[in-house]
Amino acid sequence: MAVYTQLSSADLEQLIGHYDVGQLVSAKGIAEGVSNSNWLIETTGSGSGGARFILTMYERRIDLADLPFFLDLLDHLAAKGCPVPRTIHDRDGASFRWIGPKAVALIEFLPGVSVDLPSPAQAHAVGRVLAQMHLAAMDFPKTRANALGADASAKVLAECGAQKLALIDPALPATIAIAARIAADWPQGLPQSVIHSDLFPDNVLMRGDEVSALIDFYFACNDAMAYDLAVTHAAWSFAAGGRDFRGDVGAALLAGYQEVRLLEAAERAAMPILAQAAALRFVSSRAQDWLDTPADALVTRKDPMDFVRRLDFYAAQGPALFNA
Ligand SMILES: Nc1ncnc2c1ncn2[C@@H]1O[C@H](COP(=O)(O)OP(=O)(O)O)[C@@H](O)[C@H]1O
Ligand SMILES: N[C@@H](CCOP(=O)(O)O)C(=O)O
Repeated sequence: MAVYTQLSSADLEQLIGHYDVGQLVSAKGIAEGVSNSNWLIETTGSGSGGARFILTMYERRIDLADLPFFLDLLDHLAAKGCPVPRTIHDRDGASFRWIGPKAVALIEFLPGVSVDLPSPAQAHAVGRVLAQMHLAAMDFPKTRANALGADASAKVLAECGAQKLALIDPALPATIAIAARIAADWPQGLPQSVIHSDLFPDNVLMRGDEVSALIDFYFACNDAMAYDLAVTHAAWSFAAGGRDFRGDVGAALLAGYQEVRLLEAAERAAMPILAQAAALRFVSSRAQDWLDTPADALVTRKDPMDFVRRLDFYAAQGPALFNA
Protein backbone atom coordinates (compact mmCIF):
# COMPACT_ATOMS: atom_id res chain seq x y z
CA MET A 1 0.00 0.00 0.00
CA ALA A 2 1.81 3.09 -1.13
CA VAL A 3 -0.89 5.12 -2.80
CA TYR A 4 -3.26 6.35 -0.12
CA THR A 5 -4.87 9.08 -2.21
CA GLN A 6 -6.30 8.79 -5.70
CA LEU A 7 -5.39 11.64 -8.04
CA SER A 8 -7.35 12.10 -11.25
CA SER A 9 -5.54 12.80 -14.53
CA ALA A 10 -6.97 16.33 -14.35
CA ASP A 11 -5.41 16.81 -10.87
CA LEU A 12 -2.08 15.55 -12.18
CA GLU A 13 -2.12 17.61 -15.36
CA GLN A 14 -2.96 20.72 -13.41
CA LEU A 15 -0.15 20.02 -10.94
CA ILE A 16 2.48 19.28 -13.59
CA GLY A 17 1.44 22.47 -15.39
CA HIS A 18 3.05 24.46 -12.57
CA TYR A 19 6.50 23.01 -13.34
CA ASP A 20 8.85 23.54 -16.25
CA VAL A 21 8.99 19.81 -17.04
CA GLY A 22 6.89 19.48 -20.21
CA GLN A 23 3.50 17.79 -20.55
CA LEU A 24 2.30 14.88 -18.42
CA VAL A 25 2.67 11.56 -20.28
CA SER A 26 1.92 8.99 -17.54
CA ALA A 27 1.64 8.53 -13.79
CA LYS A 28 2.01 5.14 -12.14
CA GLY A 29 1.48 4.48 -8.44
CA ILE A 30 4.54 2.94 -6.76
CA ALA A 31 3.89 -0.14 -4.62
CA GLU A 32 6.95 0.20 -2.33
CA GLY A 33 6.97 2.41 0.76
CA VAL A 34 4.49 2.67 3.57
CA SER A 35 4.39 6.26 4.80
CA ASN A 36 3.64 8.38 1.75
CA SER A 37 1.90 8.06 -1.59
CA ASN A 38 4.39 7.96 -4.48
CA TRP A 39 3.92 8.03 -8.25
CA LEU A 40 6.41 7.63 -11.06
CA ILE A 41 5.65 10.53 -13.39
CA GLU A 42 6.72 10.69 -17.01
CA THR A 43 6.60 13.93 -18.95
CA THR A 44 7.61 15.06 -22.41
CA GLY A 45 10.58 16.81 -20.74
CA SER A 46 12.03 20.28 -21.09
CA GLY A 47 14.71 22.53 -19.60
CA SER A 48 14.78 20.79 -16.21
CA GLY A 49 16.56 17.80 -17.72
CA GLY A 50 15.07 14.31 -17.68
CA ALA A 51 11.47 13.41 -18.06
CA ARG A 52 10.96 11.00 -15.15
CA PHE A 53 10.11 12.21 -11.68
CA ILE A 54 8.83 10.92 -8.38
CA LEU A 55 5.72 12.66 -7.10
CA THR A 56 5.37 12.29 -3.34
CA MET A 57 2.25 13.16 -1.43
CA TYR A 58 2.93 13.46 2.30
CA GLU A 59 0.34 11.37 4.09
CA ARG A 60 1.33 10.64 7.69
CA ARG A 61 4.08 10.81 10.28
CA ILE A 62 5.49 14.02 8.79
CA ASP A 63 5.05 17.39 10.42
CA LEU A 64 4.54 19.51 7.31
CA ALA A 65 6.40 22.38 8.99
CA ASP A 66 9.50 20.20 8.54
CA LEU A 67 9.10 19.90 4.75
CA PRO A 68 11.43 22.86 3.95
CA PHE A 69 14.10 21.17 6.11
CA PHE A 70 13.78 17.83 4.28
CA LEU A 71 13.49 19.25 0.76
CA ASP A 72 16.18 21.94 1.12
CA LEU A 73 18.45 19.25 2.55
CA LEU A 74 18.09 17.21 -0.65
CA ASP A 75 19.07 20.24 -2.75
CA HIS A 76 21.98 21.06 -0.42
CA LEU A 77 23.36 17.52 -0.57
CA ALA A 78 22.82 17.15 -4.33
CA ALA A 79 24.62 20.47 -4.93
CA LYS A 80 27.58 19.04 -3.03
CA GLY A 81 27.70 15.95 -5.23
CA CYS A 82 25.96 13.46 -2.93
CA PRO A 83 23.79 10.89 -4.70
CA VAL A 84 20.43 12.20 -3.52
CA PRO A 85 17.52 13.32 -5.69
CA ARG A 86 17.02 17.05 -6.23
CA THR A 87 13.70 18.68 -5.57
CA ILE A 88 12.08 20.09 -8.70
CA HIS A 89 10.91 23.62 -7.96
CA ASP A 90 7.77 25.05 -9.56
CA ARG A 91 7.82 28.19 -11.69
CA ASP A 92 7.44 30.32 -8.54
CA GLY A 93 10.47 28.64 -6.98
CA ALA A 94 8.47 26.59 -4.44
CA SER A 95 9.79 23.14 -3.51
CA PHE A 96 6.34 21.81 -2.61
CA ARG A 97 2.75 22.62 -3.50
CA TRP A 98 -0.67 21.75 -2.13
CA ILE A 99 -3.38 19.58 -3.61
CA GLY A 100 -6.29 20.43 -1.33
CA PRO A 101 -5.08 19.85 2.24
CA LYS A 102 -2.13 17.64 1.19
CA ALA A 103 1.41 18.73 0.38
CA VAL A 104 3.16 17.25 -2.65
CA ALA A 105 6.71 17.50 -4.01
CA LEU A 106 8.13 16.59 -7.39
CA ILE A 107 11.50 14.92 -6.98
CA GLU A 108 14.20 13.91 -9.41
CA PHE A 109 13.98 10.24 -10.41
CA LEU A 110 17.24 8.40 -9.88
CA PRO A 111 17.79 4.89 -11.28
CA GLY A 112 18.75 1.87 -9.20
CA VAL A 113 17.25 -0.90 -7.11
CA SER A 114 17.21 -1.65 -3.39
CA VAL A 115 19.03 -4.82 -2.40
CA ASP A 116 17.50 -7.40 -0.06
CA LEU A 117 20.70 -9.12 1.04
CA PRO A 118 23.57 -6.66 0.62
CA SER A 119 27.06 -7.86 -0.21
CA PRO A 120 30.13 -6.56 1.65
CA ALA A 121 31.04 -4.51 -1.45
CA GLN A 122 27.61 -2.85 -1.42
CA ALA A 123 27.81 -2.18 2.34
CA HIS A 124 31.27 -0.67 1.82
CA ALA A 125 29.86 1.69 -0.82
CA VAL A 126 26.99 2.69 1.47
CA GLY A 127 29.44 3.42 4.30
CA ARG A 128 31.40 5.75 2.03
CA VAL A 129 28.30 7.60 0.86
CA LEU A 130 26.94 7.93 4.42
CA ALA A 131 30.19 9.59 5.53
CA GLN A 132 30.17 11.80 2.44
CA MET A 133 26.63 12.85 3.31
CA HIS A 134 27.56 13.65 6.92
CA LEU A 135 30.44 15.86 5.80
CA ALA A 136 28.36 17.58 3.12
CA ALA A 137 25.53 18.31 5.59
CA MET A 138 27.74 19.98 8.20
CA ASP A 139 27.09 23.46 6.81
CA PHE A 140 23.40 22.92 6.10
CA PRO A 141 21.84 25.99 7.73
CA LYS A 142 18.49 24.56 8.82
CA THR A 143 18.15 22.40 11.93
CA ARG A 144 15.70 19.80 13.16
CA ALA A 145 15.80 18.03 16.55
CA ASN A 146 15.70 14.23 16.65
CA ALA A 147 12.17 13.38 17.69
CA LEU A 148 13.06 9.67 17.92
CA GLY A 149 16.21 9.73 20.03
CA ALA A 150 17.02 7.51 23.02
CA ASP A 151 14.74 9.50 25.37
CA ALA A 152 11.84 9.17 22.95
CA SER A 153 12.36 5.41 22.52
CA ALA A 154 12.34 4.97 26.30
CA LYS A 155 9.18 7.08 26.60
CA VAL A 156 7.37 5.23 23.80
CA LEU A 157 8.15 1.82 25.31
CA ALA A 158 7.13 2.97 28.80
CA GLU A 159 3.87 4.34 27.39
CA CYS A 160 3.12 1.10 25.54
CA GLY A 161 3.49 -0.57 28.94
CA ALA A 162 4.65 -4.04 29.94
CA GLN A 163 1.21 -5.59 29.68
CA LYS A 164 0.58 -4.56 26.07
CA LEU A 165 4.17 -5.24 25.00
CA ALA A 166 3.85 -8.78 26.38
CA LEU A 167 0.89 -9.33 24.06
CA ILE A 168 3.29 -8.89 21.11
CA ASP A 169 6.04 -11.01 22.64
CA PRO A 170 6.92 -12.01 26.23
CA ALA A 171 10.49 -10.76 25.69
CA LEU A 172 9.42 -7.18 24.91
CA PRO A 173 8.60 -5.78 28.40
CA ALA A 174 12.28 -6.11 29.40
CA THR A 175 13.16 -3.47 26.81
CA ILE A 176 11.42 -0.77 28.91
CA ALA A 177 14.16 -0.81 31.57
CA ILE A 178 16.96 -1.26 29.01
CA ALA A 179 15.77 1.77 27.03
CA ALA A 180 15.57 3.89 30.21
CA ARG A 181 19.14 2.90 31.15
CA ILE A 182 20.46 3.67 27.68
CA ALA A 183 18.73 7.05 27.61
CA ALA A 184 20.30 7.86 31.01
CA ASP A 185 23.78 6.76 29.85
CA TRP A 186 23.58 8.57 26.49
CA PRO A 187 27.07 9.71 25.49
CA GLN A 188 27.31 13.50 25.30
CA GLY A 189 29.48 15.63 23.05
CA LEU A 190 29.82 13.31 20.04
CA PRO A 191 30.38 15.12 16.72
CA GLN A 192 27.13 16.04 15.03
CA SER A 193 25.76 16.76 11.58
CA VAL A 194 22.47 16.18 9.84
CA ILE A 195 21.88 12.44 9.92
CA HIS A 196 19.57 10.29 7.77
CA SER A 197 18.37 8.18 10.76
CA ASP A 198 16.66 5.46 8.69
CA LEU A 199 19.22 4.27 6.15
CA PHE A 200 17.81 0.79 5.67
CA PRO A 201 18.55 -1.10 2.43
CA ASP A 202 15.12 -0.06 1.08
CA ASN A 203 16.21 3.57 1.34
CA VAL A 204 19.31 3.08 -0.82
CA LEU A 205 19.12 2.58 -4.59
CA MET A 206 22.08 0.72 -6.07
CA ARG A 207 23.45 -0.08 -9.50
CA GLY A 208 25.61 -3.12 -8.94
CA ASP A 209 28.05 -2.21 -6.18
CA GLU A 210 27.52 1.53 -6.58
CA VAL A 211 25.10 3.69 -4.65
CA SER A 212 22.93 5.59 -7.11
CA ALA A 213 20.68 7.27 -4.52
CA LEU A 214 19.94 7.71 -0.85
CA ILE A 215 16.20 8.38 -0.54
CA ASP A 216 13.51 8.91 2.11
CA PHE A 217 15.12 11.60 4.24
CA TYR A 218 11.92 12.14 6.23
CA PHE A 219 13.49 11.20 9.56
CA ALA A 220 16.60 13.34 8.94
CA CYS A 221 17.61 15.49 11.90
CA ASN A 222 20.62 16.88 13.75
CA ASP A 223 22.29 14.24 15.89
CA ALA A 224 25.53 12.32 16.40
CA MET A 225 27.01 11.04 13.14
CA ALA A 226 28.18 7.85 14.87
CA TYR A 227 24.56 7.17 15.85
CA ASP A 228 23.58 7.26 12.16
CA LEU A 229 26.38 4.81 11.43
CA ALA A 230 25.04 2.59 14.23
CA VAL A 231 21.50 2.72 12.74
CA THR A 232 22.91 1.77 9.34
CA HIS A 233 24.98 -1.03 10.90
CA ALA A 234 21.88 -2.43 12.61
CA ALA A 235 19.86 -2.18 9.39
CA TRP A 236 22.45 -3.67 7.00
CA SER A 237 24.42 -6.28 8.95
CA PHE A 238 21.76 -8.84 9.84
CA ALA A 239 19.68 -11.40 7.99
CA ALA A 240 16.81 -13.67 8.95
CA GLY A 241 14.95 -11.15 11.10
CA GLY A 242 18.04 -10.23 13.13
CA ARG A 243 19.00 -13.86 13.83
CA ASP A 244 22.12 -13.94 11.65
CA PHE A 245 24.81 -11.33 12.13
CA ARG A 246 26.69 -10.83 8.88
CA GLY A 247 30.09 -9.76 10.22
CA ASP A 248 31.66 -9.23 6.81
CA VAL A 249 28.88 -6.83 5.81
CA GLY A 250 29.10 -4.89 9.10
CA ALA A 251 32.91 -4.64 8.85
CA ALA A 252 32.72 -3.47 5.23
CA LEU A 253 30.20 -0.77 6.16
CA LEU A 254 32.46 0.54 8.96
CA ALA A 255 35.55 0.38 6.74
CA GLY A 256 33.81 2.23 3.89
CA TYR A 257 32.61 4.95 6.27
CA GLN A 258 36.06 5.42 7.74
CA GLU A 259 37.73 5.69 4.35
CA VAL A 260 35.88 9.00 4.08
CA ARG A 261 35.52 10.06 7.72
CA LEU A 262 37.58 8.45 10.47
CA LEU A 263 35.65 7.90 13.71
CA GLU A 264 37.06 9.73 16.73
CA ALA A 265 38.11 7.62 19.75
CA ALA A 266 35.03 8.77 21.69
CA GLU A 267 32.75 7.72 18.82
CA ARG A 268 34.38 4.31 18.56
CA ALA A 269 34.03 3.82 22.32
CA ALA A 270 30.36 4.82 22.13
CA MET A 271 29.44 2.45 19.29
CA PRO A 272 28.18 -0.42 21.51
CA ILE A 273 25.67 1.83 23.30
CA LEU A 274 24.76 3.67 20.09
CA ALA A 275 24.06 0.35 18.37
CA GLN A 276 21.79 -0.72 21.24
CA ALA A 277 20.03 2.66 21.07
CA ALA A 278 19.62 2.21 17.31
CA ALA A 279 18.04 -1.21 17.83
CA LEU A 280 15.72 0.21 20.51
CA ARG A 281 14.65 3.04 18.20
CA PHE A 282 13.11 0.46 15.86
CA VAL A 283 11.85 -1.80 18.66
CA SER A 284 9.90 1.17 20.03
CA SER A 285 8.45 2.51 16.76
CA ARG A 286 7.57 -0.99 15.55
CA ALA A 287 5.97 -1.93 18.88
CA GLN A 288 3.94 1.29 18.89
CA ASP A 289 2.86 0.76 15.25
CA TRP A 290 2.04 -2.88 16.03
CA LEU A 291 -0.27 -1.89 18.87
CA ASP A 292 -1.80 1.01 16.91
CA THR A 293 -2.42 -0.90 13.66
CA PRO A 294 -5.55 -3.05 13.56
CA ALA A 295 -4.68 -6.69 12.78
CA ASP A 296 -6.84 -6.56 9.61
CA ALA A 297 -5.29 -3.32 8.22
CA LEU A 298 -3.89 -3.47 4.69
CA VAL A 299 -0.40 -2.68 5.94
CA THR A 300 2.19 -5.30 6.83
CA ARG A 301 3.24 -4.66 10.42
CA LYS A 302 6.98 -4.79 11.04
CA ASP A 303 8.07 -7.13 13.80
CA PRO A 304 9.75 -5.38 16.77
CA MET A 305 11.41 -8.69 17.70
CA ASP A 306 13.69 -8.38 14.63
CA PHE A 307 15.34 -5.53 16.53
CA VAL A 308 15.16 -7.09 20.01
CA ARG A 309 17.41 -9.82 18.58
CA ARG A 310 19.81 -7.14 17.30
CA LEU A 311 19.66 -5.41 20.70
CA ASP A 312 20.60 -8.66 22.45
CA PHE A 313 23.40 -9.24 19.98
CA TYR A 314 24.89 -5.76 20.49
CA ALA A 315 24.52 -5.99 24.29
CA ALA A 316 26.64 -9.14 24.25
CA GLN A 317 29.44 -7.51 22.21
CA GLY A 318 32.31 -5.31 23.25
CA PRO A 319 33.75 -2.37 21.31
CA ALA A 320 35.94 -4.76 19.26
CA LEU A 321 32.96 -5.42 16.97
CA PHE A 322 33.29 -1.85 15.69
CA ASN A 323 37.06 -1.83 15.12
CA ALA A 324 37.02 -1.95 11.35
N1 LIG B 1 14.12 9.76 -6.18
C1 LIG B 1 13.72 8.52 -6.47
N2 LIG B 1 14.14 7.92 -7.60
C2 LIG B 1 13.70 6.67 -7.91
N3 LIG B 1 12.80 5.97 -7.17
C3 LIG B 1 12.36 6.53 -6.03
C4 LIG B 1 12.79 7.82 -5.61
N4 LIG B 1 12.16 8.12 -4.45
C5 LIG B 1 11.37 7.08 -4.15
N5 LIG B 1 11.49 6.11 -5.10
C6 LIG B 1 10.75 4.82 -5.14
O1 LIG B 1 9.59 4.94 -4.33
C7 LIG B 1 9.60 3.96 -3.28
C8 LIG B 1 9.00 4.53 -2.01
O2 LIG B 1 9.71 5.71 -1.61
P1 LIG B 1 9.97 6.05 -0.09
O3 LIG B 1 10.43 7.45 -0.02
O4 LIG B 1 10.86 5.01 0.53
O5 LIG B 1 8.48 5.92 0.50
P2 LIG B 1 8.02 5.81 2.01
O6 LIG B 1 8.43 7.09 2.68
O7 LIG B 1 6.56 5.64 1.91
O8 LIG B 1 8.74 4.61 2.62
C9 LIG B 1 11.06 3.55 -3.13
O9 LIG B 1 11.21 2.25 -2.66
C10 LIG B 1 11.57 3.67 -4.58
O10 LIG B 1 11.21 2.51 -5.31
N1 LIG C 1 12.85 1.56 8.58
C1 LIG C 1 11.77 1.50 9.53
C2 LIG C 1 10.44 1.87 8.91
C3 LIG C 1 10.39 3.27 8.35
O1 LIG C 1 9.31 3.36 7.47
P1 LIG C 1 9.40 4.16 6.05
O2 LIG C 1 8.12 3.83 5.37
O3 LIG C 1 9.50 5.61 6.35
O4 LIG C 1 10.61 3.65 5.28
C4 LIG C 1 11.67 0.07 10.11
O5 LIG C 1 12.15 -0.85 9.45
O6 LIG C 1 11.06 -0.09 11.17
